[in-house]
Amino acid sequence: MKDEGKYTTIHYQNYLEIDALLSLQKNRSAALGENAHDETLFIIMHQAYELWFKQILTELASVCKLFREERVHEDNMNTVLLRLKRVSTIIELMIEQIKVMETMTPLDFLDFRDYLFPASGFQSMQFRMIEALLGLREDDRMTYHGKSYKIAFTEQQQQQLDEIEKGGSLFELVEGWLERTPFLQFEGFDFLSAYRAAVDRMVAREKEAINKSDYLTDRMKTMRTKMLGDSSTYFKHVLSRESHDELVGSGQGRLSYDATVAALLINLYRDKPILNIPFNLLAELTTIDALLTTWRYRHAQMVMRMIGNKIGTGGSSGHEYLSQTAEKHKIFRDLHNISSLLIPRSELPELPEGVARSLGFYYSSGRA
Ligand code: HEM
Ligand SMILES: N[C@@H](CC(=O)c1ccccc1NC=O)C(=O)O
Repeated sequence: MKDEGKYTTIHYQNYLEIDALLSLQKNRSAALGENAHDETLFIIMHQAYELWFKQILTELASVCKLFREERVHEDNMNTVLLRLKRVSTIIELMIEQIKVMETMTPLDFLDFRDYLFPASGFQSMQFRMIEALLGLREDDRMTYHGKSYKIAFTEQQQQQLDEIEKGGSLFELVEGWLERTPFLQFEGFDFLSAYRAAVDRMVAREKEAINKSDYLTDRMKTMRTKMLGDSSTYFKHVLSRESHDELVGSGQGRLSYDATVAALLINLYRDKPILNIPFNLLAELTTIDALLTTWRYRHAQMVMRMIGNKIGTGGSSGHEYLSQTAEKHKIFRDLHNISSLLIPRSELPELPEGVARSLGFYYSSGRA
């Protein structure tokens, strides 16, 4: 029978291939000159990161696959959420792990740095795959001496990255899912008109608060009122498809109009039971983005501590390049921007009863 061997005994050492694993730390300093004590730490740190990258990629690939299976779509959402939570927990650990790297002093790093040239983190394929799978596109990246970041990789690896960038990243899958959300069509309820009125009420109240202030001078009041904006300034993009599309066309946004309105609705009405999971999903994506940004900053900060303003072994400007990637390589910026479109609960347009009922739990709808 095929199952017979299923429960044969196995030893820890064999199951986890410990011998193979522990044979992989080979100090170049020892091979080419004098062994540098801290190089072992340097190698283990990177190998541990690559293992976590592998786990993150496993989770992201499975999440993308679940998003593509339209038939059982909604049933998959909880699994998607749990796996994305796992990704953010791993990134939290990756951030913490930088501390261990920082137990190496800059002088100790110099004992073996020369042996590393011209290798660098630029050449981590798994890191690039994580970025691409989340949705970072070539055009959104910092340029590397005017050349593509892909030049660090073999032709086959470049094709792999091209494939991901062509479509099917998590960003695009989430965008498609948002566009298909059924509650975009509220029967007989014009959400956007009600929202516009609510925005104007909110802004009017904020203006009143500014003008009534005992602490602000008249000049400050005028300035703040001007800066405040209203439904004819930055809110106007979500109120008009044309205006939103112009913004996207000029590269100031990426998420489609329908997806943006859906994300706004999910955030505003997140307490309706049916929207709980969609809300948590969007929140998790912004968490992953923020954590990855924090990792980039922490890495850049560590680089400043280790090599100051020296150029990197990979040929970049080093710290300067890395700190710029932290701001530029954000992926779910549009989801963070939803916060600037929110209005207080007290201003929230009331949903017609039929809509409110269909967003509640089935068993509380009176139909059970
Ligand atoms: C002493 C410790 C480290 C130093 C001084 C350092 C330095 C640098 C520098 C200068 C760069 C820019 C590329 C270049 O010109 O060389 C870079 C990129 C990178 N490093 Fe490190 N690094 C360190 C540790 C790590 C660790 C532990 C990881 C974990 C995998 C890592 C991952 C990366 C990645 C993924 C990039 C590419 C970032 C991007 O292009 O967005 N580095 N590193
Ligand atoms: N780029 C670093 C060297 C370095 O950190 C590194 C070298 C080889 C393999 C991985 C590395 N880690 C991250 O960039 C430097 O310029 O010192």
